[in-house]
Amino acid sequence: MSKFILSLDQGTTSSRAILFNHEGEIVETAQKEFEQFFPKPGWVEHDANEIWTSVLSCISEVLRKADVEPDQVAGIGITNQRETTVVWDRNTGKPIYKAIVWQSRQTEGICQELREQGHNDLFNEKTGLLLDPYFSGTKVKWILDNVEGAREKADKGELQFGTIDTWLVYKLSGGKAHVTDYSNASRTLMFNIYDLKWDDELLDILTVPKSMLPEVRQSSEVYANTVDYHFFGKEVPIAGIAGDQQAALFGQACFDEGMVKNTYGTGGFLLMNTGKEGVKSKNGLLTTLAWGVDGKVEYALEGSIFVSGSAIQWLRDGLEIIDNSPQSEDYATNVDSTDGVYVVPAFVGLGTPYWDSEARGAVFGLTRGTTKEHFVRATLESLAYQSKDLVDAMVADSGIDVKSLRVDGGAVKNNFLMQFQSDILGVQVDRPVINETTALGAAYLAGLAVGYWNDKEEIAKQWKIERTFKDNLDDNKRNELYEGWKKAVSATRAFK
Ligand SMILES: Nc1ncnc2c1ncn2[C@@H]1O[C@H](COP(=O)(O)OP(=O)(O)O)[C@@H](O)[C@H]1O
Ligand SMILES: O=P(O)(O)OC[C@H](O)CO
Repeated sequence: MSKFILSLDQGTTSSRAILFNHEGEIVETAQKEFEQFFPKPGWVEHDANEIWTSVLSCISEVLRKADVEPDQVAGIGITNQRETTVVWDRNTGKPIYKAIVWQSRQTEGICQELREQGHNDLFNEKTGLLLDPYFSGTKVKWILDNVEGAREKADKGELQFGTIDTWLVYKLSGGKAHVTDYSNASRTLMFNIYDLKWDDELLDILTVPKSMLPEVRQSSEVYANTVDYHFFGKEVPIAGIAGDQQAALFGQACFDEGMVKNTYGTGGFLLMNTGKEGVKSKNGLLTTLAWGVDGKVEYALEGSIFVSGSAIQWLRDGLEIIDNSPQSEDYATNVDSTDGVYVVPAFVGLGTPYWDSEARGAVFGLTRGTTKEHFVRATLESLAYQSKDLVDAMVADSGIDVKSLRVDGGAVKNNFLMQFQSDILGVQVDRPVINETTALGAAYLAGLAVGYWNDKEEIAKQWKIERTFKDNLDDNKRNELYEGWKKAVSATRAFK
């Protein structure tokens, strides 16, 4: 009887369940979108119960479509949108507020206050992060401060906090397990990435009781079994957890120091494996835990872009100037250039390297001759310019030259974008056969824990290139274009 690994990829805009076989190939997938709530400008929330039901429906759909019995699932890997914060009642298991999404800016006031009190360096030294609303810590504080009765309940030990991985394991295990892994814990602003412990001093500053926090475990081990009714009478081991960007680094087999992957999903994320050492950034990158495997943790340097593929969603759903995402490529290739147009999609501020919460989106260089082709092309190019900002910061911090970029995420299907990325970086872009590297990474982590795969060497052999994009632009043109982008970003930031 063939066995498979089931990977659950809980992303910002949709949940996916993917079955992988022993060759690391996709056997079947199921995907479900869920509602995005924007209660105030800059705020983004999800319904944690809807996330859970979307995951459950993907599980049953993928098993049904693949005609796979639950006892053919050797293990489950979970990967998730990171930082998104859920707080629920320990006794009822019910969330006490919506999930506050990583993109949400509602804790800017709290962050500003903490920065004014001079706490930024302390948080940065211990967590590798910055006092920005992006991370979970101030989101937990916001819920405790703003939801009626929450603070009292938390003080009595009646509330539990979790990122989405924690929430899903809690639900899958019937409320038995309250756990997370190193990669997710390292995104909370509450976890000391060098001591590998929740940090009392930071918790004190954030006024978050330790009793709310999950147990932090490795990224590859059996945490719990599913309760049988979700799997039609079969318990399955939940054996891998990693935040989606770290999972993608694993799925891209970036196991050696200096290896880099870049993801173009809702947001954009460039990660470099820095091995056993956490490299401290001078250029606005984050130091983060890549994973804990075989009793050891490894670190990564990360650049985070808040709006990447979601800028293309905005063209489709907000401006309605394209009917679907692939059409953006047709428009972009209908013109030779943007004719000097730059779009800076700072819809929820700017992340690495600017960390400017207050910036908002802008468009420059419009003329009477500007067409929607120019506009769409400029929006696509902004994904590549933002990635160039990250690569430059990465090279400056690590001293390691990026020779090729392993890419993944929804927008890498766009050949124009991939070619422009290579052109503007002057670096080769490698698109792998399996684009679902996030889900694959979580599958690998789970598979390693249950003996489905033996070791990382076996996994590294499965990574294969589907297409390589080589740069085809002279240095002068490249510099001129990038200078224009930098001017556009400065002007965007000046407009407040
Ligand atoms: N052909 C395309 N060209 C440009 N962007 C695309 C294309 N196809 C999908 N996208 C973008 O990719 C994003 C989805 O990527 P995905 O990795 O599935 O996201 P997430 O995991 O963040 O939910 C969407 O924002 C969408 O606009
Ligand atoms: O849902 P994604 O793929 O855009 O990823 C979100 C990130 O994990 C946020 O840090």
